[in-house]
Amino acid sequence: MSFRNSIVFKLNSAPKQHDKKVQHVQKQVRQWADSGQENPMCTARPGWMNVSFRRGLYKKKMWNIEVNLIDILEVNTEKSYVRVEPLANMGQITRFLNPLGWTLPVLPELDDLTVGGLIMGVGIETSSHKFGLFQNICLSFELVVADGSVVRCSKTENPDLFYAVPWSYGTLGFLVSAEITIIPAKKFVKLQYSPVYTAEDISRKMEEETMKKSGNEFVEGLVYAKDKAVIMTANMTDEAEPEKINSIGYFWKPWFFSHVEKFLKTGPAVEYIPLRHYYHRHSRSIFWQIRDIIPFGNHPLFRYLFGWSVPPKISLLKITQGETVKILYEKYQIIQDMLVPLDKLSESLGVFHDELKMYPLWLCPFILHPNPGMVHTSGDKAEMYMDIGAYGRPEEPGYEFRRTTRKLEKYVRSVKGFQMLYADTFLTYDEFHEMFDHTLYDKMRKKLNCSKAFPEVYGKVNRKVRD
Ligand SMILES: NC(=O)C1=CN([C@@H]2O[C@H](COP(=O)(O)OP(=O)(O)OC[C@H]3O[C@@H](n4cnc5c(N)ncnc54)[C@H](OP(=O)(O)O)[C@@H]3O)[C@@H](O)[C@H]2O)C=CC1
Ligand SMILES: CC(C)=CCC[C@@H](C)[C@H]1CC[C@H]2C3=C(CC[C@]12C)[C@@]1(C)CC[C@H](O)C[C@@H]1CC3
Repeated sequence: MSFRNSIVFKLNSAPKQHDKKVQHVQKQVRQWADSGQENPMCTARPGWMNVSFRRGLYKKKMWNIEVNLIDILEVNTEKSYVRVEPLANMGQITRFLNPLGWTLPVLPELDDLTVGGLIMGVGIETSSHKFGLFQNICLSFELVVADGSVVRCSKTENPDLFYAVPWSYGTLGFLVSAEITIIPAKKFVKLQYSPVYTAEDISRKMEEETMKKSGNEFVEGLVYAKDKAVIMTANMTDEAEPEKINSIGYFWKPWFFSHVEKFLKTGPAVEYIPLRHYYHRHSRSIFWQIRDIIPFGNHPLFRYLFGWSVPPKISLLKITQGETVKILYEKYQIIQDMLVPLDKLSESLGVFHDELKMYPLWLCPFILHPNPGMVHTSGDKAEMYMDIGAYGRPEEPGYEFRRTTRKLEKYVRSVKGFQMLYADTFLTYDEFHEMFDHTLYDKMRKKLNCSKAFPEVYGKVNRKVRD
């Protein structure tokens, strides 16, 4: 099944009864148009139509909707993959695929994250303990390389390039398309919130749920204090108990991390979350960063009146932050994701507590494979790792941006962990090479003559070199 680049719907025209899919998309599009929310997949232009009614003639508003599918090149349900352009973002993909009954096995949670950024950098989500990182669900890439030619790579075709691409941050070529595995989607996730109240229980429960033989489809932890966390496990389902359905994604709903914190007081609970609402649960509050941007944003009055305007576009915040905001962010904030072996979780949480005293922390387990490339296990077996995400204002009095980041980096290296490179890194050239295996990357840089066209990855991501 493949799609044209765009479909134009006239929403007041009678839906074609035979085409359930078109009807479904029509219904969704009508809801988006009526909600007045921005939708990157479609442009809605209001028009007026004369309608004759018993009392006379009146004009009825109708929508001409153009659904833009330009970033999604092909959906192949027989072979279970979707072929996309790198600018397709997660919000577009779920909006498009989920109503068709399909989804990506790993769906990073912020709407604006792009396929290109997640492949060239790294992508992770709460299903990563099962499916691995975003790169692990990719089947092939097409790149424009240094000599201007287009090269396709997969596990069987140019495999060296295929394995060298993730974590290369655009320094081997420009990604122009990717084929990504899709799996069947269900309507809801059944989400179990389990509060825990001791430091030992946080790591014990996280490890237990991650490694469970019966298998949770999604596992996530939000740590609210040294000894308090809510561990969330979830599975997709088509059946839901109606009184337990919670559509957390609506703009008037409380921020997700605040909603979850409530369960520390009320105890364990189960909710059914519509699938797309679950995927993008951290989008509206940008995890918890929105607290520092709009401190009163979770007040019900603000949510009901202005919630629709949140979140501001991250890309807009990035380009509009002036030098002063940047300096203030550096002085008072830390944004880091550190990937550590699962069996070091308890120790790592202790280190994060000593260095930052900052909560919530995000916990997201993932399976790391021994395949070639920049990031892999040290042995020949897959190993379970944990992403510890720290986004916010540390309260540790001794916190100092550079010194503390260096300490965390040192600890992470000591446990054979990795630092996500979208964040500031202060690793020296040697430390960087110790953390990230450059064997295949260097080979591909040489083979593809990259040095004349692209900087080295260290130069591109490292703070000291960039400044
Ligand atoms: N849950 C998760 O996994 C989350 C992940 N992130 C991080 O955010 C990043 C994704 O954000 P996003 O805004 O989408 O990406 P960015 O635009 O920040 O791009 C990330 C990197 O990928 C490179 N890149 C992007 N597209 C291409 C392409 N088509 N060809 C070659 N290189 C490319 C960029 O190069 P250049 O700078 O030259 O454009 C940049 O180095 C990821 O790296 C990820 O680690 C953030 C939040 C959540
Ligand atoms: C889940 C994973 C792996 C990472 C999540 C990281 C995000 C929380 C951050 C990635 C880029 C960050 C930026 C900001 C907030 C936190 C992130 C979205 C800002 C919007 C904060 C306000 C500044 O003025 C601009 C920042 C841009 C980057």
